[in-house]
This record gives sequence, C-alpha cells and structure tokens, in this order.
Amino acid sequence: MADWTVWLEATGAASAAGGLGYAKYRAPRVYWSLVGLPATWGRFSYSYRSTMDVCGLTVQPSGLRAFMARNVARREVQPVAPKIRRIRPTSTGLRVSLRLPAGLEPADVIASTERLRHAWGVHAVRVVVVKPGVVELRMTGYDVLRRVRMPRKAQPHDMAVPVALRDDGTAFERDYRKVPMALTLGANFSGKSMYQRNLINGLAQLPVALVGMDCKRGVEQSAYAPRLSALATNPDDAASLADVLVAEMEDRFDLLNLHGASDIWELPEDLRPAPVVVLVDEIAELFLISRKEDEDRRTRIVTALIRLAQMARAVGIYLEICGQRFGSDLGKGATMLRAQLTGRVVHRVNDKETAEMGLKDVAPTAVPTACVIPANRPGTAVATDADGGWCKIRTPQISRDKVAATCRDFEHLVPDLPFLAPFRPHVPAPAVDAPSLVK
Ligand SMILES: Nc1ncnc2c1ncn2[C@@H]1O[C@H](COP(=O)(O)OP(=O)(O)OP(=O)(O)O)[C@@H](O)[C@H]1O
Repeated sequence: MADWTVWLEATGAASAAGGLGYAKYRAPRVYWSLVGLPATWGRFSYSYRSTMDVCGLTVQPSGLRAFMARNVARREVQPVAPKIRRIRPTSTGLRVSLRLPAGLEPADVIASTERLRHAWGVHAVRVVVVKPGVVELRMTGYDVLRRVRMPRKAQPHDMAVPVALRDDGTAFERDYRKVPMALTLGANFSGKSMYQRNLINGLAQLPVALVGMDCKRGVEQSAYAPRLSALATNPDDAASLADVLVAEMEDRFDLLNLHGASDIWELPEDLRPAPVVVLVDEIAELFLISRKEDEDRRTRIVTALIRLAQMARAVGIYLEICGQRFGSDLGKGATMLRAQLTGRVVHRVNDKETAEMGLKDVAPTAVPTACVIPANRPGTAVATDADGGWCKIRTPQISRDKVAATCRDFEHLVPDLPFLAPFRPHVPAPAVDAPSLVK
C-alpha cells in the first residue's frame, strides 16, 4: 500500500512538473500568471533593498535623516533606495513605479537595467520616465516576442496604428501626429513588408488617403488597390505623383494661411483636408538609375521627397519610407532625406553600417541590438519611440490576403481627393477560387 502511495505521489509530481514545463513553453502567459509572477514578486520584495544597493541605486541619507536615525531611532544609518509607489502585475510581467531620491536620475536606473534583470530573473527590464522624479520599471516575465499576440485594446485610432509588440508586452504604435516621417530598414527577408502590411491594415481603417509607391511593378502594394487613393508602380509615375503631392502641399499651405492655422488639425473639421500617408516600398528604386537620361527624373523625385519630408507635416502629408539600405551610396540627396525621417525602424541588417544608417543619428545606443537580430526571428526590429528612446519590437504575422480583405472592407473610406484621381489604381475583380500565390 505504502509503495503505491509513493508511486502515485511520484507520478503526480512528475506529471505536474511536466505540465508546468509544457505550459512554460506552450502557454507562457498562463505559466507566468501561475508560477512566474508569484515567484518574481516574492523575489523582488525580498531582495529589493539589497539589489538596489549593490546596483548602485541608493544614495546616502541627508544629514537630518542620518541624525534622526542615529540619535532618535537609535539604528544604523541606511542608504536610501527609490521609494516603491506602486506594484502592478500584468499578464506579461510586473510594473513597479519608483520615486527617485534626490541624487538619482532616470539615466542611473536605465544604466542598471541589465543588472536588475538578472537579479530578479526576468526576461527584460525597461525604464519609462513617468514624470520628473518618478520612473516605472517594466519587467517582462518571458520572451513575449517569440509568439506575438497584440494586446486586445490595441486598435487604430486618430492617426495612430498599433503595428507591433514591444518586448515589454505593450503595443508599439506608429503615430503620425507625433512622428510624421519615418524610415524602415532591413535586409532581404527581415520582415519589412510584414511591417508595412500591419501598417496598411491599420491605416485602411482610418479616414486617411493612402498613396503607394511600389516601383517593383506593384508586386506588394497592388493587392491593396481598393483602399489606395493612388499607386505608382514605375519611377516615371512616381515622379509625377511626387510633383502632384508637392503642389497639393503648397495649396494646403495657402488654406492654412487663409484661416490663420499652423497645421491642418487646427482647422474646423469641415474644412480640414484628408491626411495623406505616402508609402514608399523600396526607396532605392527611386534613387538608382541605369541610364543617364533618367537623371532628371531622379532629381525631380528626390527633390520632391525632401520638400515633403521637410514641410508637409503641417499640411497632413506623411512619409513612410522603406528600404534595404539608405546611405550616401544611393546618391545625392539621400542623407539629406534620411535626416528628415525621424521615426526609425531597423530590422535585421547585413552589416553594422546599415544599422548605423538607421540609428546612429537618433539612437546610437540601439545600434548593437539591431546588429544581433537573428535571422530566425523575422519581423523583429529596433524602433525609436516618440519620446526619444528606443525599444525592441516584433510585428504580428498577417497575410497579404487578410490585408487585401481589410482594404476591400474599408474601400468606402477612400477620401475624395481629385488631385489624386489620375493615379487611382485599377481595382481588379476578385478572382473566384484562384489559388493564392502570396507568401
Ligand atoms: N513578424 C513575423 N513573424 C513571423 N514571420 C514573419 C514575420 N515577419 C516576416 N515574417 C516572414 O519572413 C519572411 C520575409 O518577410 P518579408 O517579406 O516581410 O521580408 P522583407 O524584408 O520585406 O523581404 P524582401 O526585402 O525580400 O521583400 C516571410 O516569409 C514572412 O512570412
């Protein structure tokens, strides 16, 4: 009888351990909530003071405080750690809000994130400045980017589209009003098109005009034709389209002038022209030329894009440029245009130089992280934030068919913009039972 009990207990324990191991891999959210969170919370509470001390995140108490401790409370003078204001568990981690004592600044905590991560055994720690003197430690319990699941609340709104998941479990939003012009870089198969798909899927649901420039004959963007106000599939059309956008920018400035507004968002809704997002699929196609005769066209496109990047924010024309590399090797005007594209998303790159092209001027500390994105994690990237920081992100997987379906569903949102009418793409009738060729 006793043998049976021991056997049952042993098998029960083994299956429970097996179940937990399985859950840790297959259902990390559940595992985190049941096991990881209580363990991390306990470890954090138990070791908070000593960890902050060894990580150099404490300060010596003020003279009065030290005097009171020594003479009134009759205890040893302790260094002062940031005061815990709030601890909030989440389905992916633990958030701790800290008030910094005088003498510590957010940069000190940011510099210690690696040490804190190891001390509390979590996957990542990110520091967010909530307000002067208060920071939030965002701990992530497990690798949320292994299988991306966007938070349910993340939906397109205003001019912001949730395009990817940050490694702290929050949604990364592409917000055109905060960061009007952006550049996405990455090697072949790094996930640039997937990023654009997520973007188009979100933008399609907003009242904006979408303008595509896909000079690879439109292989990627033509599937989104029902929702596009304009599409250029060769450099000649792209040049004409860029000219038209510059002319529209000038007309819109006249409109702002007339109403004494500094940008379109100050205009009353009935007068406000529809915002326009210009999506350039591969920037090199617009820069590189094979014949001398094409030089004028190239100059036209580059000049127009630089003007739009410099000024069009106020009139609600935004640029979203994508490419494998974007450096001076593309020719005159490339670095000038790049400097205007302040939002940066850098996927896996083939060399450090490309990562530097994307990040060195805006977030130099992010370059090493961009250089080590593994090839077996497509869609992973380093992205700059509107507040000047950066984070690691990964897009959710979405098929081109799904995005094309969204574009069809929201076709009615295509704004009436006569200046784009000549560039409106032909919308093919949906094929019946045709096999899908998309990746
Ligand atoms: N977030 C993701 N999760 C899983 N798989 C992804 C993700 N992003 C991209 N992939 C896969 O990686 C492959 C390459 O993706 P994608 O076409 O977006 O890369 P790309 O950088 O645009 O490549 P290219 O420059 O060659 O067009 C595709 O098979 C795609 O399904």
